[in-house]
Amino acid sequence: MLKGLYGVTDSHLLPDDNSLLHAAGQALHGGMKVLQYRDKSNDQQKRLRQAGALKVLCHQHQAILIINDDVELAAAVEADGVHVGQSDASVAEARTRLGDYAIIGVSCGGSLELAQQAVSAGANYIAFGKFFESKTKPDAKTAELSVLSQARQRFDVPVVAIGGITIDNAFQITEAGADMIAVVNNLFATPDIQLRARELSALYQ
Ligand SMILES: Cc1ncc(COP(=O)(O)OP(=O)(O)O)c(N)n1
Ligand SMILES: Cc1nc(C(=O)O)sc1CCOP(=O)(O)O
Repeated sequence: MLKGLYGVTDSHLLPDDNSLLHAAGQALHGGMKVLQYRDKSNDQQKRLRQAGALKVLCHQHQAILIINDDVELAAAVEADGVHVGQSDASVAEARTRLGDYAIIGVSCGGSLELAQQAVSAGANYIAFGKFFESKTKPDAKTAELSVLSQARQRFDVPVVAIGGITIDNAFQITEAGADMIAVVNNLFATPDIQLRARELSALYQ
């Protein structure tokens, strides 16, 4: 089962190509296993260029690139997969477009029922959150830590945790059974991204 650090980029934090690629490179050197390209802008040219460059970089490090929300962008850059929320494309739609080998992750909030639906539809991982106050997405609903251990026992796909995870609270998440910790701010807004990636990855060694 895939385990470790799952970095999520944020277009406000890493607005240009240089900052994005530098930050991603540092996190990959620090041991990040999965990178999600999360860009909320409408600049399609920029999104295509950045996602394509990230794919090359991730594959140089034997890491996985996931595209947030946008199945067509994932197809265009031949990313490893896509992450969809409850109001995005369905797992079935993403699977039809991206094929059998694509990695499809689904946001389940704090709900085991949504997780069951996602797994039954063929999701390759399920994500729960938020667990702590999040600077990136302050309005996300809070999930109970216990959902992680319950999901770990019930499902055979990796359980990903997201939302306010930092180097100081991440052990609560790993102890609860999450296979991957998904982090934006505490990874990409730190002065030494490579060191932070190494510290967060060490929780799985
Ligand atoms: C790993 C992971 N988990 C949850 C989310 C949230 O996805 P979504 O519900 O689609 O919300 P936005 O990211 O689009 O704001 C995620 N991106 N990654
Ligand atoms: C993108 C996202 N989704 C969440 C959810 O709960 O579904 S929380 C979140 C933001 C995570 O960023 P940070 O690590 O800075 O808190």
